[in-house]
Amino acid sequence: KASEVEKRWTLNDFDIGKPLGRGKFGHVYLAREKKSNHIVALKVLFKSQLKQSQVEHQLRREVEIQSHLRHPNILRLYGYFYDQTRVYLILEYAAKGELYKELQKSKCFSERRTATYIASLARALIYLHGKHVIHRDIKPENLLIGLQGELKIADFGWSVHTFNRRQTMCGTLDYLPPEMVESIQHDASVDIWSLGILCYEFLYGVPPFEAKEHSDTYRRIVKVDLKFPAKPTVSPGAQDLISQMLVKDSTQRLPLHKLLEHSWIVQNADPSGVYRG
Ligand SMILES: CC(=O)N[C@H]1CCN(c2c(Cl)cnc3[nH]c(-c4cn(C)nc4C)nc23)C1
Repeated sequence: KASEVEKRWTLNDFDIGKPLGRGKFGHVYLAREKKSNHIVALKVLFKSQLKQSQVEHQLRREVEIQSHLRHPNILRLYGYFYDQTRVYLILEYAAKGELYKELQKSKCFSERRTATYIASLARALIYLHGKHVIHRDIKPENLLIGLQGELKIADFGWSVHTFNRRQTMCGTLDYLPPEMVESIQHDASVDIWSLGILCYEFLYGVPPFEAKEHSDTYRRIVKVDLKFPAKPTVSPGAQDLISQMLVKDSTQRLPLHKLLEHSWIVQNADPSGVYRG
């Protein structure tokens, strides 16, 4: 609602509850807005830390982007406020917590759970890309689980609005050279690559190019050294989908709308987009 964004919030509007976790720049607390009794997650960031890490512009962009997004698989940002020393983000509370903890607990996910999550993330990315936003940081740590078991993409700290550089031409693409028009395509396809990594990690419990040394991981990524360990619970369809997403040439990666039509997704994803176990 428009009122939510324009309203001037202060700390006095909230009862602060237990800490939910800590991000790099501060903590996230369970909180309740006093008038509505609405439960939220209040992310508290220290201005001093933001300044010394020069991420104020990134935070402004995160707030600008996330506050305008409305999608069931994207964590809402209801508003923000600040005081002398801190910035506060009023975020949707995801009642079932962090996905990476679930993945650690169960080591890996079934094909049904994986396909359901991947399909819902693909729909969220289609929505994001449709608004010329790319997330650029899709990984288990940035995924939360809502009350019904639905996934929520959080932490838009690394997202960018791909047209911000190009808006200087006041919206027209006519004057852009091929490499800039192509890079708009390129930008969005980085999220397809990350979704492929995520699908692999959900099924095998580890990301595909993991190695002891960073230099080895780097080498395996640029070579797309993709191997599928023999695992009876992972079908050829899953390997086919992953192989179509982890393609070096970004223009050849499976488009997200095609992912939703892939037989392995159609056969395994729960149509409601929610994995009920
Ligand atoms: C970097 C960062 O913000 N990471 C996490 C911390 C908690 N935070 C949450 C955010 Cl931003 C929103 N909702 C959450 N729900 C939970 C949570 C729920 N349970 C049962 N356990 C937890 C934990 N955490 C959040 C995001």
